Amino acid sequence: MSAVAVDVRGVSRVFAGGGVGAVTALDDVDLTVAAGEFVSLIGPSGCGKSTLLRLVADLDAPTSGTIEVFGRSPEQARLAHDYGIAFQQAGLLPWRTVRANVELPLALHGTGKVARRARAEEMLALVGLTDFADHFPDQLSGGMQQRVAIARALAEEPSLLLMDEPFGALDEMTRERLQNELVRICAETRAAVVFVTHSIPEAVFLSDRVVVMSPRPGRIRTVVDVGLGRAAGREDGVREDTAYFAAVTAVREALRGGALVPARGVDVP
Ligand SMILES: Nc1ncnc2c1ncn2[C@@H]1O[C@H](COP(=O)(O)OP(=O)(O)OP(=O)(O)O)[C@@H](O)[C@H]1O
Repeated sequence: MSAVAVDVRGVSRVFAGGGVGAVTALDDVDLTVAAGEFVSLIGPSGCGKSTLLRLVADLDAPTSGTIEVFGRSPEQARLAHDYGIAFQQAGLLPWRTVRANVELPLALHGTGKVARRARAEEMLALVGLTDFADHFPDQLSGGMQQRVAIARALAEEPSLLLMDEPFGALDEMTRERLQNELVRICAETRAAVVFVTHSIPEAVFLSDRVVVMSPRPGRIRTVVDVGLGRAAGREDGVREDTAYFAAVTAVREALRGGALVPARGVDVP
């Protein structure tokens, strides 16, 4: 499999305005995410973070430019189940048990009953919800529902996870706990992650690199190399490190408006 998980080249997305003027959501964006790498997208509201993620997920198409996911088109990657998706609303089916929610993508893609049951058990153990397999989503807390959504996204062993503010609605303590779990899960599965967030500390703690976007039209302003060692396997104590605070400051300053740095040529580790 390609060593590059996501390759975005010269991508623009212009939405026709429907009488109120066209909106350039993304303008000439280049981004490369290596296999196994954790990259966060951060930037002011409306700068095109979700649009970029949706393009990678084949939920939308660029106006110009190209996107490859493990060397294939986003559509081919979707059909090959190369990636899993977890968005802010957990998106669980309320009439299905936790286990049945996790099994759903496997069932849709024809995995047999025994194999998908085994896989769901494995994923629920990974996110610490074995005891809640027979519960229904509305019997779980918001954080637990998020963990189910992550288990579901991981069920097909994707090499890439696309996450759009998955922890946005959670309290700070739950959020930090889920961040720790996500780091552990990434270390175990070696999945690459593209993660949209509004939280600078969250982006820094989770990521190998933080991509800072400029206000509309969305461009990549700069890419901050977090410099805390590999993101996968990072310990909670990193949050106390001087290097962690330095990276938080670097991202904050970039958000406040440094010079635009072209993303082309960003290194793939
Ligand atoms: N389907 C659409 N039709 C028209 N305009 C759209 C559509 N989707 C997004 N946009 C516009 O594109 C721009 C970028 O939106 P996007 O949702 O990608 O931003 P974002 O950075 O994810 O914002 P937020 O942080 O608030 O979630 C916005 O101006 C938005 O109004």
